[in-house]
Amino acid sequence: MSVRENLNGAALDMRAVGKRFGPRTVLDGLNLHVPVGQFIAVVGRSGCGKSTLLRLVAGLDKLDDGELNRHDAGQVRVMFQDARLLPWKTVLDNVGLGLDGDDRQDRARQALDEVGLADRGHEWPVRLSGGQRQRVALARALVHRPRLLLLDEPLGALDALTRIDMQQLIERLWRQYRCTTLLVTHDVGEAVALADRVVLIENGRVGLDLPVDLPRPRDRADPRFVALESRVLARVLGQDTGAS
Ligand SMILES: Nc1ncnc2c1ncn2[C@@H]1O[C@H](COP(=O)(O)OP(=O)(O)OP(=O)(O)O)[C@@H](O)[C@H]1O
Repeated sequence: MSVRENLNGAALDMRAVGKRFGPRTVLDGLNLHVPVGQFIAVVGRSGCGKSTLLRLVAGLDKLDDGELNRHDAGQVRVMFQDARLLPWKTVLDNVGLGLDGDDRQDRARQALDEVGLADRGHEWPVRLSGGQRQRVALARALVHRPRLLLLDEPLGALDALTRIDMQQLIERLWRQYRCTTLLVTHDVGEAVALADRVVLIENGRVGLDLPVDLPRPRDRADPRFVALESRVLARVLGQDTGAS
């Protein structure tokens, strides 16, 4: 088992990765290769190991078997379902956390502007809505210009309309920065709307790896969108008949 930083052009390369918690095998022989700049959505049944996969990639947990190649930890940023902002720091200081240099305030301000919160930098996080807090968390991740962005169900706690706004924001910023992105989501529609590839985790490995070759921004009413969404959903629910 090893984590290395020799990527040969890929952003992430996982080979025969295994992960156990005590007697429970969560990931078993998982292979995943992600070219630089791709947007991958990771879906699957609750408990299938999506967050475990992300934690391994983030370096927050250790693999038991196999090999994982990725950028060094400083070039990887993670965003979770809860924004995890420091309540005793202003919004701007939360975004600027960990930045060095005289221009750190300017960079934090620019990042806040990019997520549509230029005028809220002086506020305490508690004064923001859940959606706004997630925008701040996104700004805090992007201000470092990561090469790999890991999103663990970042929109899971938001209402449907805020969620769609945030999906549009994530897509816009991804198109702007082209930073390789892994999004864990329960929402198959969200996966098909945002990702270049939808990867389904099943029995500890990649059970389905489906390219989404549709123009952006995606039209959810497009019959090709609906067909892809149904196909993934059927597979998640274990009802795939094998027909494509
Ligand atoms: N630190 C841990 N110790 C023990 N078991 C763990 C630990 N982390 C995860 N697990 C177990 O590993 C399995 C996969 O968990 P994981 O959180 O990766 O699933 P998931 O697909 O992200 O689930 P969900 O969609 O419900 O968030 C679960 O059975 C979980 O209980």
